[in-house]
Formats: sequence, C-alpha cells, structure tokens
Amino acid sequence: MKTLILVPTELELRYLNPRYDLSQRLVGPWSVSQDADLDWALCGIGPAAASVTTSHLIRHLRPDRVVLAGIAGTFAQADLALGDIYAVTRETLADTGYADADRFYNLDAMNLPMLPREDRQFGCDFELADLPGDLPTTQAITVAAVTNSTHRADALWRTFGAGLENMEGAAVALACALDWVPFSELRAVSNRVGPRDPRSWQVREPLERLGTWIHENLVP
Ligand SMILES: O=C(O)c1cccc(C(=O)CC[C@H]2O[C@@H](n3cnc4c(=O)[nH]cnc43)[C@H](O)[C@@H]2O)c1
Repeated sequence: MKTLILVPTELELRYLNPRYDLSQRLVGPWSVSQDADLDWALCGIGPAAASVTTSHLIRHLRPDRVVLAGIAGTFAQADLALGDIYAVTRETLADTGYADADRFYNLDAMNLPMLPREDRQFGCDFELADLPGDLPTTQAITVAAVTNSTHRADALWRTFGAGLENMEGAAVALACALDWVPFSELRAVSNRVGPRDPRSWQVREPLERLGTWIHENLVP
C-alpha cells in the first residue's frame, strides 16, 4: 500500500522523519522524499496551501491513502493531554462562514453548499479513515487563523465540541474526497487553544514519538 504522508511545515517534518531528504524527488515544483512505501511531502500551512498541494500530489503520485501528520492545539474543555498523540476521526471546516460573539456559523450551518458539483456535494464535515494500532481518537476543527483568545476558543468549543484545532485537516480531507482517496490524520498536541504563546508549544518530543509510531504502524 502506497501512503502519502503530508506535513504542514519543515520543522514538523524534521522531527517526524529525521531521514527525510526533500531533494530526493521532485514532483513538479514539489519535493517528495521516499522511504519504504511512504512518500513524505510538505503541504504548507493553512487550508489554501494544503488543499491545492494535496490535489496536485494525489494526481502525480496516485497514493492508496493520504495521512496528514503534525501538531495541533487542544481545547481546555476537551480534557486531552498536552504532548499526547491522537488519531482524528472527523474534521470540520469551522471558520468558512461567519461568527457572532458566541458561536460560529460555517457553510453547513448557513445551509450553503461549499462545493456543489453534478455528481456530489461537498460540505464542511468529513469522516476520516481508521488507522491501525490503538491510538486514542478525537474530532478536530480546521481554521484559517490560529485562535488567539479564550473568548474565541470558548465559542469554537461551544459550536463544534471538537478536541483539536488545526489549520489543514478539513482542506486535505476535501482534496482526498474529490479523488476518492482514503484520508487519515495524526496530531500531536502542542498547545492549548487560546491566547497565543508559540514559545511555550511542545513540538519536538511529541513529534518524535509520532514519527516512531508512523514507522512502526504505517510502513508495510
Ligand atoms: O505564531 C503564530 O501566531 C502562528 C500563526 C499561524 C501559524 C503558526 C504556526 O506555527 C503554524 C501552526 C501549525 O501548527 C498547527 N497548530 C498547532 N497549534 C495550533 C492551534 O492551536 N490552532 C491551529 N493550528 C495549530 C497548524 O495546523 C499549523 O500547521 C503560528
């Protein structure tokens, strides 16, 4: 089974797979590092970069599945542990729509189709494919901007009740759904969602553990 592993940033990729070599193979302007039956590539930060990169790489590499791996913030109310690794079961595009002081109204809540096509309609919610192993699971939301206040974090929690916030998951899910490619997501919890303090984020050690998990569980 050929797996494409997408990672938002080079920093995350370096901790997940110290053997990666992004000069190894070029797919158009994209670098892809091959390691057993795993292709590693950067998808960029945020939904716009992640969706266009995923579509491009799927069409060139024809993977049997796509796995997105990286860090994410967790909501205080969710009771997930900082530094732990989770498999994501469902992704929701949270902030495409509008928000008032207390709630978010994404396109699904507004009853607007995100991407209507003749064959299928794509909304803001995506079910993800299961992964082998026994990682704890949670749901996630995808936002275009990192949440930077307790008030906004509370409104997102109240609206969606998801355990994690990240910036790429639902966008990669959309690109995979368009090409019928199974999609899974792994996230290491780096921070609490709320007032920004990136210097306090736990990044290296949780990602190194996630990299080990990937090699033990996803290499055929
Ligand atoms: O320092 C900042 O304010 C800042 C703004 C935008 C992006 C960043 C990044 O470092 C990239 C974030 C990267 O990590 C994921 N991530 C991690 N924690 C969170 C979070 O609490 N909310 C949303 N995304 C988060 C995200 O998926 C990006 O790939 C820094």
